[in-house]
Amino acid sequence: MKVTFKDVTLSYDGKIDTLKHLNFEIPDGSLVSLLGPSGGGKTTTLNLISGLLPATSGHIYFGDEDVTKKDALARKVGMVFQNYSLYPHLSVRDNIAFPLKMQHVSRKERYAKAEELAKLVHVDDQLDKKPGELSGGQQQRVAIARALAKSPSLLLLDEPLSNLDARLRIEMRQEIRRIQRETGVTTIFVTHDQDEALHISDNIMVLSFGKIQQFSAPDDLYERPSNLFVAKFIGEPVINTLPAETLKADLQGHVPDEIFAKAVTAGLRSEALVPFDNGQGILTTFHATLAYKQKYGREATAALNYNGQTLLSTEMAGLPADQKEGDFFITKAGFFLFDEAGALIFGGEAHDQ
Ligand SMILES: Nc1ncnc2c1ncn2[C@@H]1O[C@H](COP(=O)(O)OP(=O)(O)OP(=O)(O)O)[C@@H](O)[C@H]1O
Repeated sequence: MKVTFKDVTLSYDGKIDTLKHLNFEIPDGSLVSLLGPSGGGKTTTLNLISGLLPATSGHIYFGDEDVTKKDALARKVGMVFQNYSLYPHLSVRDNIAFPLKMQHVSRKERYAKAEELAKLVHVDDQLDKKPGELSGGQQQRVAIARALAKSPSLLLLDEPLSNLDARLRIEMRQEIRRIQRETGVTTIFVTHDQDEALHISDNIMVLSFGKIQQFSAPDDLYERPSNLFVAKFIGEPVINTLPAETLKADLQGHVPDEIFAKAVTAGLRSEALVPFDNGQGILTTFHATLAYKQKYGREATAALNYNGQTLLSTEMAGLPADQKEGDFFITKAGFFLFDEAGALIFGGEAHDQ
């Protein structure tokens, strides 16, 4: 089911807008993550989609139907929460079948559906157990199966993996992707973990300060951040930022003057600072001294002092150990300029190899 928001605003208290004029379209059959810092508006957006919260203004559509005034039950969404919310006294079979029991579906039919869903989420050998006898990952599988029991229009997952340990999180995020592909149900997933969002999603909506900072494919967020917030939020290590003015001499002739005149902040990914022309498309060269270099296995991080700024590079492994300064290169990919408002004004285009 396609989901469309048209100019949706939400205010909890009638004074401050927590979500401000959201406009977006989630394509039918896709998996979209809502990603952003705490308090950015992820859960609020999810609750507007489910109908648990009414929009203050604007319109919400499921397909072509305006569901703005419809409650959660009428929207027929399946929800999965961080704490699973399974019924402890019911078996796995009865937990999965529970929503169908509420709809007075016959026992035979609902158990058949429960078994089919248990197979889909790989808990078909646990059907007679109680939730307390299952691991966290298995409980989350049961919660997903239960949410799918009513053949929902959408599957909404609110931080479903945050109670799991690191290994299980990776396993379960792959599982969610698999289950989503197999069922084709449009799925919306809230997380504050960028790694999770980047691995699982067709598209990612970055929400901060109640606004959509960017809504695009995972690679685009990293390679073409639409503003300084997204450039700093996505990527590890955090992108180097420095006043654009610091780079003026080295950018002259490489960035159009009229663009540079508006540039306030430069962003340089750590892999965009390289010791040699690596054939990846060089933007310019710069002279810097080496503050330190640390090696971890095959990787190395170096800090370069450049015009009073410190720049982190992850590409200096091949540099001779005794080299203390030199002329280095900035690649076109991973170099950005932002204006006073933080909007991207240079970089991020598809670069020639
Ligand atoms: N029931 C509520 N009443 C009033 N304000 C609320 C309510 N729920 C959330 N807020 C506020 O709305 C803003 C957005 O909250 P929301 O929970 O949507 O953010 P989030 O991105 O999901 O954060 P987190 O990652 O911490 O869950 C926050 O400033 C929060 O304090």
